[in-house]
Amino acid sequence: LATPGYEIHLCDVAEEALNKGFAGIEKSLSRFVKAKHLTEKEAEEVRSRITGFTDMETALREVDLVVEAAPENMELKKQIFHDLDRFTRPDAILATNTSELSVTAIASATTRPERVVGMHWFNPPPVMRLVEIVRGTDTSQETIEMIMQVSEQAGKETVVVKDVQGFVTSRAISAHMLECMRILEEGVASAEDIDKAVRLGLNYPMGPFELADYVGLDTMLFASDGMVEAYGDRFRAPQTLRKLVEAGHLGRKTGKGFYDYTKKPETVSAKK
Ligand SMILES: CCCCCCC[C@H](O)CC(=O)SCCNC(=O)CCNC(=O)[C@H](O)C(C)(C)COP(=O)([O-])OP(=O)([O-])OC[C@H]1O[C@@H](n2cnc3c(N)ncnc32)[C@H](O)[C@@H]1OP(=O)([O-])[O-]
Ligand SMILES: NC(=O)c1ccc[n+]([C@@H]2O[C@H](COP(=O)([O-])OP(=O)(O)OC[C@H]3O[C@@H](n4cnc5c(N)ncnc54)[C@H](O)[C@@H]3O)[C@@H](O)[C@H]2O)c1
Repeated sequence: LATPGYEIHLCDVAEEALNKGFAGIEKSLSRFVKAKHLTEKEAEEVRSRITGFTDMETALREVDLVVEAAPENMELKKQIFHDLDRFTRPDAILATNTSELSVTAIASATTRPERVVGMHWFNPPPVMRLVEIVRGTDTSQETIEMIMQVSEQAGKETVVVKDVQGFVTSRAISAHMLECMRILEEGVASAEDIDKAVRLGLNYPMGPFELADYVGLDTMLFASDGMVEAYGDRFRAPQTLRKLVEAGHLGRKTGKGFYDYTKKPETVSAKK
């Protein structure tokens, strides 16, 4: 959102987490410069529009739009939205990047449910073309249109969907990824070969295990647990996923998940 010209307040709980966020932004900007999508001067202007904060109250003063992207946990999101409601101007729009939780339930923690909306981005957000906009029970049409406009300014296409658990995209991708984990557990093929089969045979840009490590296994597990509540066993997380999370192997962000990223890059994925 800094690229099309918005002034961004990036807020996280601690300096270390904030620095990780800035490092991610830096990596993306340098890829855009290398690919000549941005000049070095434009990248510098983007950087200058992003200010980091660890104090939420200060960060939120005078903002028009908040996009919350904290871990996928309803109690945490409700607590954050309660604070967003207290610290922002009454006319500010409060969006959540939740992958599958009820936007309506998150909105219930505020006094302005008509200004609460799902703004679901995809990883990597600077590249992926969609923003899935989720209309909660009380979300106003004005709020939906504001999010459509902002998304389009960021070069994204949009779809507006109903507030059901998992919306469109998380239901669809979970069904695929969880089934591939069951295929692995049945010993039908290795993770490398399932990834290769899905990439080359089905033409997905990433295989399910590469993608799971990229998304983050904790986020996947939170999402699948949430969807079990709504849809039952078809979204139940296979033990393989649960054990990796219990062991703290969360994918790329911790260096290990279905693959080991501490090894030489060519042994990390089946990508050829
Ligand atoms: C069980 C419950 C599960 C629920 C899960 C929840 C999920 C969640 O809510 C939603 C999701 O995100 S779902 C997940 C949704 N996500 C997916 O499904 C992702 C699937 N994967 C993909 O679409 C592709 O593999 C990528 C686009 C990641 C890389 O593309 P590739 O062709 O394999 O490799 P390439 O050639 O290296 O890169 C191509 C171009 O992209 C550029 N670039 C890359 N990263 C960048 C960054 N961070 N910044 C800037 N730029 C970046 C790169 O520079 C290059 O630009 P150029 O101008 O052409 O030189
Ligand atoms: N990972 C993905 O590919 C992806 C894609 C789309 C949507 N999402 C959604 O985005 C959200 C974040 O997912 P993630 O995978 O990036 O999680 P993550 O755990 O990797 O990152 C969460 C961030 O939130 C910060 N945080 C924790 N508590 C906070 C608080 N109280 N206030 C502010 N920040 C806080 C953490 O320090 C961390 O930087 C989830 O709702 C997830 O479902 C994730």
